[in-house]
Amino acid sequence: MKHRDEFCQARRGEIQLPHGRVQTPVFMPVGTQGTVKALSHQMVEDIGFEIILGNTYHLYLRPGTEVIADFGGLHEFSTWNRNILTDSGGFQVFSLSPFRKITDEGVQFRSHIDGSKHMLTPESVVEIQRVLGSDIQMVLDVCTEHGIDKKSAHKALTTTTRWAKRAKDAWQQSLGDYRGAAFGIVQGNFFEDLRAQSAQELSELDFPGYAIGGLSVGEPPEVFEHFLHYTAPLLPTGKPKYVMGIGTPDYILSAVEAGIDMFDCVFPTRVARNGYFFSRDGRINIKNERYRRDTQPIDLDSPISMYSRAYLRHLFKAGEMLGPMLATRHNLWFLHTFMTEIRTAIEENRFLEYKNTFLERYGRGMG
Ligand SMILES: CCCSCc1cc(N)cc2c(=O)[nH]c(N)nc12
Repeated sequence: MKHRDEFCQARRGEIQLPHGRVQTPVFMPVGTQGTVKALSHQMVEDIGFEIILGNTYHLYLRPGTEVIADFGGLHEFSTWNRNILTDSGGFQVFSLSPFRKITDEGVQFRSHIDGSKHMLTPESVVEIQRVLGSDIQMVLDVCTEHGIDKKSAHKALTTTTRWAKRAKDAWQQSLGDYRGAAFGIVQGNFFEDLRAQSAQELSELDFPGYAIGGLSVGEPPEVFEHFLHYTAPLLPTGKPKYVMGIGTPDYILSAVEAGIDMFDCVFPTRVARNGYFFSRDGRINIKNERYRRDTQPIDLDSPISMYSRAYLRHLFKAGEMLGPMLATRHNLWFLHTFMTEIRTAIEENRFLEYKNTFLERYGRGMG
């Protein structure tokens, strides 16, 4: 179902995956090491999430693919029985590994844990994600930073396309008992012609779904907005569209308007561990003195509404583990509720009204 306004591409959808259906647009919490930090999987399921993220790089290094294989995959190992999307590992190599080298074959790197040498290739990453049992696996790509030169961006794009072809073949050969989807990742940095080239080359490979990579890598908000809205319509319309690494209400609303179906980000859970609570009036830094004797909850509808802001502030000031646990539960509830409201607004053809009303209050807030 698509929103009527001529420029608005917001759409409702449903993705059928091996571990059940996923309603879209959807925000996907990140569970890097087989857990959404500070919450049990049961708590994440109780909030209502149908899919979470895992991370090939981290799980490959620790506990190791063979350990997870012993259990039959990440679902059985972690007891999460809904869908899992796993990132391919390339992005994490560039953001975590103290040494890495890109070759035609793949990416060589040293573990950030013990310095041991490793190599990820398009084929090995497909195999690792098959063993994990990923319901959606991301192919190995080369994500580049904001500000690099066009020649470097083009080299990364062409490597990404070559690797995507190899990954598609390996993924098709992996199918059997394993029924997970593989998504291509569009790169091209912040050059329109390179974005168009990457989208065209990957579209020809006919993946089940597509991600826009290389955004939310430190670029200014207006640059993010431009390249999100430039790239989104270049992706195949009839397949899921995923923007990697966004998880704030303003960015999500903009991406939904551009026709994006899926989002992920560590931001909501990471800031929760530092005492930042999402609210309809903006983000609340609970450590602020103004909440020291505040008897009100963060939000009357929140699953943590039985706790006052004063008590939550105390937990963070005292370094109590319960603080991050409650803040994470609240922020994920907030985002899940937010996405449910977005889906309903699209169904009722009032998404733009919802977006403007939400941002007017959220941006005006104290948070
Ligand atoms: C578990 C984390 C998933 S999203 C990580 C991520 C985040 C951002 N911002 C960009 C990219 C990208 O371009 N490629 C890949 N594989 N991943 C990216």
